[in-house]
Amino acid sequence: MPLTQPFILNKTNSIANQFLAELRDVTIQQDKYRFRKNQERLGEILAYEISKILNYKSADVQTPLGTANINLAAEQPVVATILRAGLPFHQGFINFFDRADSAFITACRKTKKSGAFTIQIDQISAPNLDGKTLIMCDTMLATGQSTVLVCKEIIAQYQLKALHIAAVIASNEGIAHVRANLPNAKIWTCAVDDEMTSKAYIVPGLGDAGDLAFGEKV
Ligand SMILES: O=P(O)(O)OC[C@H]1O[C@H](OP(=O)(O)OP(=O)(O)O)[C@H](O)[C@@H]1O
Ligand SMILES: O=c1cc[nH]c(=O)[nH]1
Repeated sequence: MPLTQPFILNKTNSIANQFLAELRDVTIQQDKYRFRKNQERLGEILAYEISKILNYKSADVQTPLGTANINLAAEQPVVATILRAGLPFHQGFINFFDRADSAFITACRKTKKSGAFTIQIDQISAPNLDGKTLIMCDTMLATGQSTVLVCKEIIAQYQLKALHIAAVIASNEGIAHVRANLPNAKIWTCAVDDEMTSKAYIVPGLGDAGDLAFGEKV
């Protein structure tokens, strides 16, 4: 598969801009339900966009009055996410890919005194991914280290058919890291931000996605 440009949702104006604005808004994001719901909505929208490039096959559907011919997806992707921040975004994907299996990965940043961090993968709970199209969705693609490490681990275990990486907000650095390390992956995001803090948080970003969705981690 050739290296393609990322799909960036907010390059085109749509109602999705409203969901993204609310996610970023420091006041509105205090409403945890709305914060999760807006991620879910954006997951649904990106799922719809990704669905356009899957393979389809013709099928007949019997209505009460006749037969309708319609193209239906010839395969179901597997939708994966990294716990815990990615859960609401993942929910949006499986709302639309409602026949798809899911995979869940437990991974976290292990920060040293110097501020440098490594990613620790604790568990990958996945169905057999051989021959599957995998959508790895996670709210933030910051350094890209979590996504790349997790995907490399999965690729070492399974022969994927295709790999899609989806994020609500991606940094330029994260996109570059994915493109350098997973050249066959297609990237889908709602927005791209230029900067990061010294602790590798995206600026302007939205803050700590996991804490805002589920409460502060101790
Ligand atoms: O691109 P990276 O630099 O690897 O960072 C991205 C990771 O950060 C977020 O999780 P977070 O650290 O907020 O953890 P949480 O899910 O435990 O809250 C996000 O969901 C990614 O997994
Ligand atoms: O900006 C960021 C980066 C990593 N994790 C977050 O929750 N936010």
